[in-house]
Amino acid sequence: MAGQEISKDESLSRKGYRHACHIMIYADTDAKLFGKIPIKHIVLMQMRFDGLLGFPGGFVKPAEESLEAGLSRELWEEMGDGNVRVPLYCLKRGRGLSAFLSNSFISNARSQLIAALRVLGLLTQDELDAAVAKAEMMRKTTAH
Ligand SMILES: O=c1[nH]cnc2c1ncn2[C@H]1C[C@H](O)[C@@H](COP(=O)(O)OP(=O)(O)O)O1
Repeated sequence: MAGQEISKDESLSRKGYRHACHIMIYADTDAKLFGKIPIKHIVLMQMRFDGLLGFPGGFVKPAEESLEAGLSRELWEEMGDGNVRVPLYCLKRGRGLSAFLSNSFISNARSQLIAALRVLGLLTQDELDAAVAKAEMMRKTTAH
């Protein structure tokens, strides 16, 4: 069912599905954009072959390998390809995180990113709400 979160065990017990693992790699930083805007955290995503943004990873084979081994194999194949740093700051006219969130993402990668930023405490709920609201406005004004 769309939008429903299930446990790892339940997902593995369901028949007839393929399984994919993706990872969000991030680190804290003291670096500043233009020497003045704190970057705070470096969060990596990827610009995929199909022009959509997503996390590094891919399909795994739980019958043949652990999820970690499958994810590791995918990372060896993919890392370095199309790495994109997620801007967590907000600049004038919505540039930064809002502009980033107004891009197109694969599957539920956009909501995974927003949830991860909240759960890991990299941004506050208020900061996320403001960025998401601005991104929605930007998407509407650029939609055809
Ligand atoms: O970042 C993601 N978050 C959630 N689902 C994703 C993400 N990236 C891809 N996907 C979905 C789309 C596909 O159905 C599968 C596997 O995609 P992909 O990463 O392209 O895997 P392969 O390289 O083809 O193994 O997961």
